[in-house]
Amino acid sequence: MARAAERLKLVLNHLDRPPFCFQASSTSSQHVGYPQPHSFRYTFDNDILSSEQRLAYEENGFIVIKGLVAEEDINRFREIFERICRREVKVPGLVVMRDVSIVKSEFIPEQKAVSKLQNFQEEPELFRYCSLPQILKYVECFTGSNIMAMHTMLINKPPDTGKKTSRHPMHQDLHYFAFRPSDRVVCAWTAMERINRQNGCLVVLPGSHRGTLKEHDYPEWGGDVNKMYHGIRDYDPNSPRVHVEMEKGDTVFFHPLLIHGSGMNKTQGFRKAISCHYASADCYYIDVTGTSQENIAEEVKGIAARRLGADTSVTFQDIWAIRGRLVQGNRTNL
Ligand SMILES: CCCC(=O)SCCNC(=O)CCNC(=O)[C@H](O)C(C)(C)COP(=O)(O)OP(=O)(O)OC[C@H]1O[C@@H](n2cnc3c(N)ncnc32)[C@H](O)[C@@H]1OP(=O)(O)O
Ligand SMILES: Nc1ncnc2c1ncn2[C@@H]1O[C@H](COP(=O)(O)OP(=O)(O)OP(=O)(O)O)[C@@H](O)[C@H]1O
Ligand SMILES: O=C(O)CCC(=O)C(=O)O
Ligand SMILES: [Fe+2]
Ligand SMILES: [Mg+2]
Repeated sequence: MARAAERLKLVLNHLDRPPFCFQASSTSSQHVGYPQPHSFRYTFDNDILSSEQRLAYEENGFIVIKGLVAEEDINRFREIFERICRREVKVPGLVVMRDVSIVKSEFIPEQKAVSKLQNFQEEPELFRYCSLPQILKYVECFTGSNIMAMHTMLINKPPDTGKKTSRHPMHQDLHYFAFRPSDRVVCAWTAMERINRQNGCLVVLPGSHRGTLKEHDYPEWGGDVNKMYHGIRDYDPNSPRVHVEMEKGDTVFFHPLLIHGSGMNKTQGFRKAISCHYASADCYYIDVTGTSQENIAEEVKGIAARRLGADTSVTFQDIWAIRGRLVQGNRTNL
């Protein structure tokens, strides 16, 4: 392992900092000119990622593929989202979340009240996103060929009401997950419109995926914070960060230890993105008792108990096993 890391370092030293963004059309034919290391930690070679792209992910923990999802598909996701907001469609298991700043107000029309849909695995049109072949081709580079869709979201970041509650604190998604190993987990997050600093793009700390899972809790922002929006405890606001601005259809793939968040939405529009967290079906569940994840596990179990009735025998692992759906290969373990 140490020798593999040495070799990778040698290779990286030959390169300038790998770029973050790539065209959807770029293929492994662009290998030319880069030394081939003997082993990579975070990626597999399935002839989709070029060496340059693999090195970029190994070093930064994320990679943006431009133009990966067609406009027509995004428009279809948007239509079904609006129908769900109008309550024309009922979806089993779906969580419809409202921004904390408006949760107590009564007269807000539905589509302007929804800040996030979570767990849309039972809605065929939205779940189509998770099975798009061009997304799975990339996902396979990180997970291998048996692929589970574990967690689905459509984020509709509302215009900030002035209380800065539209921000998402800096966090690592692994904090929420009861499965490992983390290197076989990846998030695909697709911009459903142009997303920039004004409407609250993703903000990432490149290379932070090479660290460990940090302690998370509610940020002390001196106001309301959305339910379960935990942030890392020792966040240093001076860490070098990158604002990931994206066009409609661009897709970022990122590691679950990558520290990321998103800024305030200073526009009047609802900033939309759709995402899925994938894991290798060969991953295994872990018991988070006694770890830094115990706080989120307790919150999640509390909400599940309220929904399902007080069946306290449901574990954090069970909740993940119920949500997960096979999208490629065999359901070997998860
Ligand atoms: C990689 C993964 C990363 C992440 O997943 S990060 C973010 C994860 N966030 C979540 O998973 C949030 C999931 N949201 C939910 O489960 C629900 O929206 C939530 C918060 C339970 C509300 O469910 P509803 O069905 O709307 O229930 P309700 O209207 O009866 O409200 C129940 C109590 O919750 C409160 N609430 C609702 N939305 C909130 C919000 N955004 N922030 C803070 N508190 C909120 C609401 O005021 C109510 O409180 P109370 O019981 O009246 O004291
Ligand atoms: N003190 C803090 N603790 C944790 N996370 C923070 C803190 N301050 C900002 N963040 C997070 O940093 C990221 C960027 O937020 P911020 O509101 O600064 O947006 P921005 O995109 O830099 O916009 P602006 O141009 O207004 O600075 C978000 O994820 C935000 O939640
Ligand atoms: O603002 C966003 O879209 C990012 C949300 C996010 O990182 C999360 O829900 O885990
Ligand atoms: Fe996240
Ligand atoms: Mg800022």
